[in-house]
Amino acid sequence: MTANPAAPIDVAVGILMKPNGDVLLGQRPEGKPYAGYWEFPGGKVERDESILDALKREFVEELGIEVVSAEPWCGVEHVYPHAHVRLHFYISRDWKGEPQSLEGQAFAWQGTLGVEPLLPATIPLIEWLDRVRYS
Ligand SMILES: Nc1nc2c([nH]c(=O)n2[C@H]2C[C@H](O)[C@@H](COP(=O)(O)OP(=O)(O)OP(=O)(O)O)O2)c(=O)[nH]1
Repeated sequence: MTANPAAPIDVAVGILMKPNGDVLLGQRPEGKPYAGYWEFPGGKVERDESILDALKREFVEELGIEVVSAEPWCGVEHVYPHAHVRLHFYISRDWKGEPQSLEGQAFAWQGTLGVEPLLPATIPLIEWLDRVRYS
């Protein structure tokens, strides 16, 4: 077995949660690895940027939403053929604006998850999330 020499890439991921437990998912656009797969909105953290700042920037860029506050929830590390990612998941219940498809992506509010496929590293999160959102 050989070690993966690629340094992990930090990714900020946000779970917008409505009071009824619904969460927002987006579909990865054409041209990206895993196009058509569903994910929680977010993206790579840039150099000299905090994870929370990256999260806020991605939500403005992708969905036109201002995340007012968000709490760190959990971290997942995953090695894909295209990248080794370190995902930092945040939950936000406080944001301003309605999601707009600024990058042409589909998105959907989901209670019981009805969209698929999900990105492989995100699948285990769904079960963990159910414990949080319906508690
Ligand atoms: N946003 C998001 N990314 C996820 C999730 N699960 C998961 O494995 N990822 C992975 C897929 C990608 O390898 C990486 C996110 O990178 P990305 O390419 O979408 O980021 P970006 O929007 O900054 O992209 P770009 O500027 O390079 O086009 O994290 C998830 O639930 N949400």
